[in-house]
Amino acid sequence: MEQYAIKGGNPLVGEVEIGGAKNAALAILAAAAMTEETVVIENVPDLRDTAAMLEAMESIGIRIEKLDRHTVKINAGMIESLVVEDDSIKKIRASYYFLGALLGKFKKAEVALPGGCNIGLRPIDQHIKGFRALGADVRIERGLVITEADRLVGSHIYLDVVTVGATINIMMAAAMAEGQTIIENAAKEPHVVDVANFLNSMGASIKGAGTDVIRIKGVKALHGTEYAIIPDQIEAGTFMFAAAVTRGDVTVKNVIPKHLESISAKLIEIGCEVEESDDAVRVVASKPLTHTHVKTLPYPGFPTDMQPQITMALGLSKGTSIVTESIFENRFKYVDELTRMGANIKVESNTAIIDGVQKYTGASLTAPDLRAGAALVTAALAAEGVSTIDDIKFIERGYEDFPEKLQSLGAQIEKVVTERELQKFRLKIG
Ligand SMILES: CC(=O)N[C@H]1[C@@H](OP(=O)(O)OP(=O)(O)OC[C@H]2O[C@@H](n3ccc(=O)[nH]c3=O)[C@H](O)[C@@H]2O)O[C@H](CO)[C@@H](O)[C@@H]1O
Ligand SMILES: C=C(OP(=O)(O)O)C(=O)O
Repeated sequence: MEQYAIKGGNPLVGEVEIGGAKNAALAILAAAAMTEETVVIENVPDLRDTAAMLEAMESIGIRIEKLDRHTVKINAGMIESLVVEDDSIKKIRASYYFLGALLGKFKKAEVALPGGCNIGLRPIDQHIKGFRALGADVRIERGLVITEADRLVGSHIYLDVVTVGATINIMMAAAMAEGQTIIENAAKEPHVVDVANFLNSMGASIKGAGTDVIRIKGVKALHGTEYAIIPDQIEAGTFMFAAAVTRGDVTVKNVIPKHLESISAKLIEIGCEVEESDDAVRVVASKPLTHTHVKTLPYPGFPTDMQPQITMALGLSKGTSIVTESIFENRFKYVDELTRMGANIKVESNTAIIDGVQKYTGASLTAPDLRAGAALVTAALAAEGVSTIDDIKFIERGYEDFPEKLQSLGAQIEKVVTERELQKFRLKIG
C-alpha cells in the first residue's frame, strides 16, 4: 500500500515552483475537443486527474501527444465517439466538462456522471438548466448524462448558485451557439477567466469572464491555438500554509499574487509576514500563530479548496478560531484525523470551532479526499514525531511531485510502498 511517511518538526525553508492549475487544465483539455485543428497546451500539471482526462480523450479518438511533461498537443479532428464513459473518467469531477465541450461542438454528448471528492452532494442541476436554456434536451440514463440538440440558441441564464462548473460548462456550450448568451451570477474564479481566455484564443467571443455577468457571442467554428495554463492557486496556498505551520520561510514561485490575496490576507491575520513580488509570494512565520475567523466563499472570497489547510493551521494557533464552510456541506471529515494528532476541534453543522493547541503529534492517518489529504501532510510536517498517511491517491489527484517539492524545502517525507521501506525511513530519520 502506498503511503507518505513523514517526520515532522523541520521548518520549511526555500523556494518552490508552482505548477499549472488543475481546475483550469481539466476544463481546457475538454475544450480542446471543440476544434478539428491542433491545439497545444502548456503548463498542464502532471496529475492523476489530468491523466484521467487525457485517457478519456484518447478513448473517444482524440489524438494526444505529450511534447514534454507539461505540454500536450491535441487533435480532435478524428473524433470517433461522443460517449465518454472510460473507467478513469468516472472518478473525476471535471468529466462534466465533456458535456459542454461536445454539446457545443457536436450538439450531442453522453458522459458518465461526475465523481470527484466526496465533500457534499454536488448536484449538476445548474449545468443542466443552462444546457436546456440553450435548447438542448438533457436526460440521465444508465449512469450517463445524455444531452443533444438540433441547434443551440443563445439565451439569458441566471444561475441560482455561484457555480464554477456550470459557469464554465455553459460558456463552452454557448461558444458555438447561434446568437448571444448572457450568464448572470457567474462564478469569477481565476480558472473561469483562464478557460474564457483559452476559448477566445480559439476564436470564441466571450466577454466579462471574471465578473458576474459573462456575455458570449456564438461563433461558427473554433480554430487551433497555443495556450499556457495559469498557475495553481490552491497548490500555492497549500505551500503557503505549510510554511506557516512549520514556522518556515517559503517563497512560492511562478504564481499570480492577485489570485492568492484572500489566502495571503488570512496568513497576515494569523501572524505571518507575506511579501509579494511580480510572480512570487514569500511567507515568513517567525511569530507564534494566532486565531481568526474565516468563511469559505466563491472567488474573491476564501476558497473552499483551502478550508482544510487553514483549519489545520488554526488548530495550532493561539486562541479560538471559527471556520465556516459555505460551499460544500460535508467538508470536515478530516477533523477526526486531526483530533488523533491532538487537535481540539468541534464541528457543528458547517462550522468548525477550533481551540488552538501547542503541538500536534504524529499518528497513522488516512486522507479522506484531496485537500484534506494535503492538509494532513502539512499537519504531519508540523507535528512532533512520525506520521503515515494512507490513501495518497487522493492527494496525487491534485499535487504533482508533492513529496519531492516538500523535500526540496527541507521536509522529511517519503512515499513508501512496503513495511520494509517504512522501516528504512524510520531508521534513516533516527
Ligand atoms: C473540477 C473542479 O473545478 N472542481 C472545483 C469546482 O467544483 P464544482 O464545479 O463541483 O463546484 P461548483 O462551483 O459548481 O459548486 C459550488 C456550489 O454550487 C452547488 N452546485 C453546483 C452546481 C450545480 O449544478 N448545482 C449546485 O447546487 C454545489 O453543490 C456547491 O455547493 O469548484 C469548487 C468550488 O470552487 C471547487 O471546490 C472544486 O475544486
Ligand atoms: C474538490 C476538488 O476537486 P474535485 O472538484 O475535482 O473533486 C479540489 O480540487 O479540491
